[in-house]
This record gives sequence, C-alpha cells and structure tokens, in this order.
Amino acid sequence: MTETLTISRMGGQGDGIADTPAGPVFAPLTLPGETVRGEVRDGRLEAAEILAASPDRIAPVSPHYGDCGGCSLQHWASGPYLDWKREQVRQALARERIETEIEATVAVPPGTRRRLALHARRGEDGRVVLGFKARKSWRLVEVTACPVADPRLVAAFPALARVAEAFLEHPKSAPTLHVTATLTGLDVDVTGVERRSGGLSGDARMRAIEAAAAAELARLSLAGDVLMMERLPKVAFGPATVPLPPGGFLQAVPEAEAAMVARAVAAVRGAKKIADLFCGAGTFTFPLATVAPVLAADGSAAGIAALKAGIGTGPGMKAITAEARDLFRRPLAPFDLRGCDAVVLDPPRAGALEQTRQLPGTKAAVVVGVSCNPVTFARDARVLIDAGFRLERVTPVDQFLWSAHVELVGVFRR
Ligand SMILES: C[S@@+](CC[C@H](N)C(=O)[O-])C[C@H]1O[C@@H](n2cnc3c(N)ncnc32)[C@H](O)[C@@H]1O
Repeated sequence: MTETLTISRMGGQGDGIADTPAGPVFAPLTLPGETVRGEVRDGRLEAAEILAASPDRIAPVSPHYGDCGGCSLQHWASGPYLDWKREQVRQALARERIETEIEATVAVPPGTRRRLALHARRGEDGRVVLGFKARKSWRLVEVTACPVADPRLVAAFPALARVAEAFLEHPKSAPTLHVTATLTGLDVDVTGVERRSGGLSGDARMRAIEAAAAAELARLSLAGDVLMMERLPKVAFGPATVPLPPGGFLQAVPEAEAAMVARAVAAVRGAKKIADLFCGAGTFTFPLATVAPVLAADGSAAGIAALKAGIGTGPGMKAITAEARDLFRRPLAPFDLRGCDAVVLDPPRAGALEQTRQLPGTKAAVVVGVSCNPVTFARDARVLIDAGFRLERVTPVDQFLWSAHVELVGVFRR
C-alpha cells in the first residue's frame, strides 16, 4: 500500500525513520523532517518519492548514488551529518550512563580513502565488471567513479578489471579485490576465489601475473599468498616505514588515522612506558615510541612481523618490543604490563572486554581507547569508570565518509 509519511529521525544504520502507529518504518536515503511517499513492505520504504525535502538535503556527488550500497548519506549537508555522528556516540555512551565532553566530529575530505574492496563478476556480455554491492542485495553495481576513494585507486579500475579476469576462471568464484594505495604503489589481495578444485590453473595464474605487471601493481596476492611482487608495499607510521603484510589491517583514511594518532600521542605525553594493544602493524606504535618505550601486542603474527621490520627504520624512537598474542583469550595481565603508565587500545568491533578488565590492576594513569564501534567502546568504558577512571573526552572521527560508521578516540585518566 502506498503511504505518505514524515521522517522524524535517523536510525543507527543511516536510514530515515517514520514513526507510525504500526511501528517504525525505515526509509533509506531520506532525512529528518522530510515528507515521503512510497510502498511500505515489512517496515521498509524503498525508493521513497520525496514530496517535501529537508533544507539539509544537498545534491549527491557520486554518479552511482542510490544504486551503489555505499555512501548512503551523501545527500546530507555536512554540518547536520557530522552532528548526527557525534550524537550516535553520545547515545552509545548514555546507554551505559556515561557523560563526558564529546568533541565535534573530525571530518575527512572526499578522495582520501586508500583502501577499497572491489567485487568482480562477469557481466551478461562476458565483460568483467568491478563494483560494490547494491543496498541490501548481492547485486553488483558497476562502479566507474568513487568520490570517496583516493584518485589513484579510481584511475586503476580498468587495469584492475583485467587483473580480476583471471580470478573468474571457476564459475563458483566471486572474487573481491582488496586494493590499498601504498608508498610504493597499489597492493592487491584477492579473496573469494574457489579453491576446492585445486585453485587457479597455471594458465590463469600467469594471466593474473601478467595483468598485475601491466597494471604496475606493487604486489598481487591470493588470500595472503603472494603471486607477484614488483615492489614491497610500504606505509609510513610516524617516523617509521613498515612493509605491509598481504591483506593486513590498515586504517582506511590517512587523514582519519592522523587525527586519531595525534590524540593518542598528546594523551600519553610524559609517560615512561606505553602499551599499544591491538597494535596491528604499528600505526600507533611508532608515533607513540617518539614519547616513550612501547610494548606492542596483536593477534596477527603477520602484523607483528611487519611491525618488527619497521623497528629502526626512522629516527627519534625509543625501544619497541612486540608480541603476537590473542588478547581475547590471553589478555596481558598487570604483571605483563608492569612499568606501563599509559595504555592505548584499538580493538576490532567486538571491543576488548577481557583486556580492559586487566587494566585497573595495572599502574596505568592514562588509557586511550580507539574504537570503530561506539557500543562496545561504551561497554568497555563502563569497566574502567567503575574501577575509578574518568572518561575525560571523546573525539568522534568520520573515517568512513557518508556511511553510518563512526570511529572515536576516548581518553581516560585516574
Ligand atoms: C582496528 S584494528 C587496529 C590495528 C592498529 N591499531 C591500527 O591502527 O592499524 C584491530 C586489530 O585487532 C587485532 N585483533 C583482532 N582480534 C584479536 C585478538 N583476539 N587478539 C589480539 N588482537 C586481535 C587485529 O589483528 C587488528 O590488528
């Protein structure tokens, strides 16, 4: 049935919500205050016709807006959009009864995302198509422009489609190209390739390597196994230069990373020894080592190996020790963290409950929490606050422009 509704608020996933007597109706690509019309099915109003637009509605910049599942908030003016992200953080904290200063959201400009996951499929005409998933669908939207991405990635789309071709050999393969712009060129790790029937044929492997060379990729790997390396992909973390492990974690936007690192470094000034937990390949470790010696730990052995390879590659850093360790199952205990008066934590979306529970027993006077999930951050923050820490300040960071994601840095002291 066609209904006319008024959008009263934004949901946590970035959909407009109309509150109706029958319950909330989620309307993607709409904004608070708008009057919209369309067919409501299962509590959703897809492809709403906008009858009265919000004054905060702006023209979307992507030619794929509305079809591509990414960047679904690009029609929202920057001010209210960034305020909404801040409000997401405030609400997550409020659910844990936490009040603190929440700074304005740090904005990132378009054209800065250095990592993309591009899906490859063969189109009906046999052509290889690269793109992103459509909203709430497995359908692939062919992407020729991507305003959030680093232009070096966008310029490589045609050459990357030729690389993808070889990985479509098996009909069950659904390859994803994880592409990263590094200091030495593009690093591509491919996942989603059917491997049960022996993996890529020698012929397909050769085609992949040739296409990668023609695309002037720094490296091509298949689920972490290197197929071709012209140059070792490297990234700079503070004064250090670090070789990136194939498929390893890297903050998606250098500007967002810089904002988070700057806040962590400022918070630990004066520390005698710093623990960097969930350190990855050392994004925070090396900048922190300009302040004091660092003890770094992460579950990824490849991340720790990369970090160790970065030690000594730049000037002005104190000693760094690094350990590969599962911090969910074997969190570092107060004994392991002896001497550390500052701790930086940057866990995955699940948070770091077990590791956080160890911190009150340490001598840490400051804890910096970096998080890509305000809900688990708030849960873990409650543990620290109940143990006598004060959450001094939280800074939301808009690393994933025009998405509903929000990242943050929080500083606790006691
Ligand atoms: C959000 S990333 C942050 C990495 C790093 N701080 C950075 O900024 O590049 C989360 C990190 O948690 C690590 N991780 C995930 N599960 C883990 C576990 N159970 N134990 C230890 N580390 C884990 C991942 O390997 C990843 O490096």
